Amino acid sequence: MSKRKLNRRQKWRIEKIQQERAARVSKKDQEIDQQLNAGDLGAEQEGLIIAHYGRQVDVESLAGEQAGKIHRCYMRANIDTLVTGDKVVWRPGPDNDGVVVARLKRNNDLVRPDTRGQLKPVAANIDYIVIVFAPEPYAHANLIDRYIVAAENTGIEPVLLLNKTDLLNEDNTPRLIEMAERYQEIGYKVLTASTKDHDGLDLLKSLLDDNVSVFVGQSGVGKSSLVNALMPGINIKVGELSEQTRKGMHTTTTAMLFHLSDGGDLIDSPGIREFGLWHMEERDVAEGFREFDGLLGGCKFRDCRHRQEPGCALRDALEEGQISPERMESYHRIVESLNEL
Ligand SMILES: Nc1nc2c(ncn2[C@@H]2O[C@H](COP(=O)(O)OP(=O)(O)OP(=O)(O)O)[C@@H](O)[C@H]2O)c(=O)[nH]1
Ligand SMILES: [Zn+2]
Repeated sequence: MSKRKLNRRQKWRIEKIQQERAARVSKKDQEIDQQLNAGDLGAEQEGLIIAHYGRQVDVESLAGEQAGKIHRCYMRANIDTLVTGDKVVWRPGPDNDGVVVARLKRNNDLVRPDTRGQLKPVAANIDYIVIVFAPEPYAHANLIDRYIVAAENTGIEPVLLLNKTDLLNEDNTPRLIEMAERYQEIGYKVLTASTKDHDGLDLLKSLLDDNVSVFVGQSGVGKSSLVNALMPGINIKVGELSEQTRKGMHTTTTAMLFHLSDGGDLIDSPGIREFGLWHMEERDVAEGFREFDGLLGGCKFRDCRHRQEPGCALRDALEEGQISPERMESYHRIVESLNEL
């Protein structure tokens, strides 16, 4: 058969398709290529997002000669939002720059509402949400339960950390020990620490080692002090983050991933520290109480509020001692607070 000859119409169609393709290479990608001198880009490799700045991200090389080096990278236009903790495929550029070409699958993410109330991820691939509480400021069990519920809803394991153990005394100890034991009975790990007299830091370090964690908890429980103790030299100013947050200046400050001196990573930002204190749905609250597992749906009435209703599976469990009165009370208080928001 003779060589296929394109008629004018076919030629025109092919040209049109090519033009469309070219147009699809977005303006943004062209800009990136110009900026990076695309010919100089290195081979694709895996990296870790350690910070996010508007249109750019800091990517740390995970393997090869470059392992541990940080490149300020652009993102290809077709990439979904990237957050700190994301694993990506990227190509290094010549000047500690580069371009992210794909995002790898996330194990989980931590979300918070944006200004329009829509939930947006702020960090990804986290192993532990460490809920910090202390003798001072006063540790409200209800607030701790709220953090736990929020953590349970992300699928990330919450761990409780009683900090400032140097402040334990005859008055506050019995209550805090009782609280700690209650959480242990439900199945949560409870650690203790003091940055003042270096209590418990080794156990904490071994938990954090090889994992990615975040610290949450009310202002003043000692999160910055813990970060400083775990990363000598980093010097997050104690009390500084909250002060900036109060002024409303830095609430959107990027989440940063830090490598701890003795292993493991920590992701920290003012936004992450406020984790769990925003609106949630009533059903999410019930599902956030681990000891309710297997009981929800067992009530006589489908719309049971678990108060005075007959045949309530949760109230039966409460009477049999499977659910503690404090946690039941906490559940109701959190549900009531939802209507106040
Ligand atoms: N006694 C005692 N005080 C501590 C300890 N750790 C921190 N503090 C003090 O508690 C106060 C609050 O500590 P921060 O580390 O700023 O608390 P934070 O949780 O980071 O607070 P935000 O930045 O507001 O979230 C400071 O005055 C610290 O010196 C501790 O182990 N023992
Ligand atoms: Zn019920």
